[in-house]
Amino acid sequence: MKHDFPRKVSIVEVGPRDGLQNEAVILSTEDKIDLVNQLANAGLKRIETGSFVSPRWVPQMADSADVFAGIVRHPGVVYSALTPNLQGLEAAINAKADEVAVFASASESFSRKNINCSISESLARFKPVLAEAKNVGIKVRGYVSCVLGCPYEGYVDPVSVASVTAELISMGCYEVSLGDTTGVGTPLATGNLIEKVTGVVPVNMLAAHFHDTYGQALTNLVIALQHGITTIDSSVAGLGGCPYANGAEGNVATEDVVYMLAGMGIETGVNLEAVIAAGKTISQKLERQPSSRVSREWVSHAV
Ligand SMILES: CC(C)(COP(=O)([O-])OP(=O)([O-])OC[C@H]1O[C@@H](n2cnc3c(N)ncnc32)[C@H](O)[C@@H]1OP(=O)([O-])[O-])[C@@H](O)C(=O)NCCC(=O)NCCSC(=O)C[C@@](C)(O)CC(=O)[O-]
Repeated sequence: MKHDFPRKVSIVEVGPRDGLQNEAVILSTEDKIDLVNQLANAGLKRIETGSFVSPRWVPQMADSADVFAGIVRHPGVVYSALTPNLQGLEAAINAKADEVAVFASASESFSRKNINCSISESLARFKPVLAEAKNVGIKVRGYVSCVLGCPYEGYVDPVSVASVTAELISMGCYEVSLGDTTGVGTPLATGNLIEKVTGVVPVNMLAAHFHDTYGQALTNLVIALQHGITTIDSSVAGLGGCPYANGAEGNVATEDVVYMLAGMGIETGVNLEAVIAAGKTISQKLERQPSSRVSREWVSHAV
């Protein structure tokens, strides 16, 4: 394990996709566009803008093409989308997504609940997606869900996570994001997981995607940073959850990650006050408080 921290971290903002996909109230397309624009204005350089999945499975993402069509594209910002199959990739290409992501699981039960097929079927389904994406020059990210536990199976063997991760990289994903889908991970388990995965995949091809259900996400991120991971997924206002994982609360909040990293002297290029403002706007539309503690305290200091 490395003990020194990186000087820079790249944040992948997943709020407009992972953050919103589980919301029962369907937000207007304009509100989603406004959110993406505010996040880009806050300095976020990688924004997961939508998802080209079945609208029957995830109704909130049904207007992703319109969201892509309506955003103001900032130079240097990568606007990405989830694509579970070729149909999704085609839609993402039409929407001019800069990057796409395929998503697998380390747990068989979650794979079936989430994308209606086994892990090996999902990997076989991703092969033509990767081939076509390469053909048209679009980079593909991979996700592995349930890396520290599964809502249906409980314990997940880190060896399975390492194996699915290695498979995604060998198929052509340039990066794999390790998803603690239900936020059950704790620091030692996180360290052990990353050690297993980095036994088969270079650490600079990994990202940490931690949900904060049990309040462990920031601590686990410090462990990930110590192990050399420099790409962190987070969601503005701590929005989030997976419709096919009961108990998957919000992702770690972007505001909290930016605050923590700034305090550690690690550069992100993100303006904390601007991201807090974006979080407050979207939370107001969803009629709730941001789950970000930094955002809540920032408000009380300002009053
Ligand atoms: C994968 C499928 C499509 C399989 O679903 P299926 O029912 O097995 O698929 P199918 O091929 O039999 O098609 C059924 C219908 O879906 C349509 N369809 C098929 N593909 C598409 C598409 N791309 N876009 C739009 N429509 C599509 C297709 O056209 C057809 O329509 P019909 O003829 O019945 O009207 C479905 O299970 C699905 O969409 N699942 C998505 C689930 C999802 O989005 N989950 C959340 C994201 S994963 C996550 O959040 C975890 C992550 C990434 O954040 C990391 C972490 O935290 O762990």
